Amino acid sequence: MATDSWAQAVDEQEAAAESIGSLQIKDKLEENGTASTATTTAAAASASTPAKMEGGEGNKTEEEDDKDDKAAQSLLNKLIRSNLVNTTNQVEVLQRDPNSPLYSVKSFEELRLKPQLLQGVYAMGFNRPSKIQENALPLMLAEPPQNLIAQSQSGTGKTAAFVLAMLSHVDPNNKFPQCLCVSPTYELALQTGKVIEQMGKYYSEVKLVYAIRGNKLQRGTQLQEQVVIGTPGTMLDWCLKFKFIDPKKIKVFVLDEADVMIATQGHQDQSIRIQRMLPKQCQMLLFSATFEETVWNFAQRIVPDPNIIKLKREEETLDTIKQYYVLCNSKEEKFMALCNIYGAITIAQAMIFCHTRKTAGWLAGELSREGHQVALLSGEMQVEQRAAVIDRFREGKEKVLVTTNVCARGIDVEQVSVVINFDLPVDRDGNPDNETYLHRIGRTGRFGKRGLAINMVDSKFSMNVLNKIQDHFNKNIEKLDTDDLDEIEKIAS
Ligand SMILES: Nc1ncnc2c1ncn2[C@@H]1O[C@H](COP(=O)(O)OP(=O)(O)OP(=O)(O)O)[C@@H](O)[C@H]1O
Repeated sequence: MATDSWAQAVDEQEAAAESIGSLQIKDKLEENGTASTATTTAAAASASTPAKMEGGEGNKTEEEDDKDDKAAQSLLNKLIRSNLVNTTNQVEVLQRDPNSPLYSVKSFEELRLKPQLLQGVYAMGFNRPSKIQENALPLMLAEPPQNLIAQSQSGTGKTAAFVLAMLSHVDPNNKFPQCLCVSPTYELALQTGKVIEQMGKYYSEVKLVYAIRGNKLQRGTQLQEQVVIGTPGTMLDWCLKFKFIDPKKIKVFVLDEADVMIATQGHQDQSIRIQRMLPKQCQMLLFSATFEETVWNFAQRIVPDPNIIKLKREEETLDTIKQYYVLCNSKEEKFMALCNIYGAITIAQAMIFCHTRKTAGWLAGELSREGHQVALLSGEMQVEQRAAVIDRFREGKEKVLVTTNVCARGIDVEQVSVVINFDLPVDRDGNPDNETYLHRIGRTGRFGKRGLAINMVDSKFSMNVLNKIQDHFNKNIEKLDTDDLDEIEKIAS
């Protein structure tokens, strides 16, 4: 067992997943008839995903849920996403050597990939590199290897890019680990492992092993797999304590989801300790969806002399969104107002945000009693259940999605026509949460269409929050009288 405090967090998290992990590994062993590793060949069927990361349940408080949030959201986004995120923003490349020519590719052929890998790429349905891949892939595949720090929002093709780089650098004739990939959680490691398996489907000489808590190896094992994916605790143990991996032979080190990684106390120390064991010439690659200062500081410690690629997030704007507020005195009145709005205008799909799970649950119940097809996204749900709810909503099976902020912050749900803040977004100190407001409202009115946002105000306090939001965005939010049907009809025109 690892001894540091950070490792405890991973231990706890992985211990929860252990029973499922062992089962899964056992299945795999029975399937493959192999010795004691959860190895998969690139051609093997991919591992099933355990449903163990929870937004919170039992005696967990909502604030505690928030801590698991980043990893859960990242996983959720991966589960619900089947395509690249559309972005028109430009890529910014800062080269270590500004005099060397800047390469970018518009096709996978230009990269001169091994035929087995090209076949894997096309089998995954990729026709051409994504924006970030255009620039990152030539850099990552260059000789001599170059270090890279890359930032772009979730869903822009980072995982596929570094998986391709790892598989390209592996020498299948060498039966020992050559690429290490560190992910913040057990579940995220499994997701990335799946991508490695898919992309390496036609490259069966390359083998993958999961360095995750549930995978117990015999002492003295020398790994033969070329690619190792895992969480930092187990990865460090396998390198340092058990010596299953010889870190001196590693050619590529990938640190995925750096922003999620540093959210867990101590994860970064562990990653740095792994990195220190690697040879100087090892290629260091670090990926992150965001680049706040803490991530940046961490990235610079892990990746010496980096090239840097950034893809800015699409700016969210309130310009095409009509915003209103409704004055009420209680949650029951807010519900009545909501019914009036539904009675007056046709709403294709709406997302309704509540402050607590309790309110969300109550509102979902009331709305379905009124005959609405309602989906509820709640903190008690496991991530896989949440993904299923979002999938159904996106398919239009339900027309209303009621949710709390904890569940929906950062989630890429496709366009909805109306967003309703049943409760206004505030942070833990009760101050207006402008960023969340923008993100919620940004769900509507995308791609140039006009969207509608309605805020429910039920106290002096929430009126004050609304005023501050108006001031912040310098945008007037008009009052709407929901007892006047004509007036409501007008807002939809
Ligand atoms: N070149 C491509 N063409 C088409 N689809 C792609 C391409 N690259 C990746 N994808 C698909 O787009 C989705 C997002 O890609 P990927 O998971 O690599 O993004 P990401 O930036 O790593 O996201 P996250 O930060 O959430 O992990 C996946 O479903 C992936 O299969």
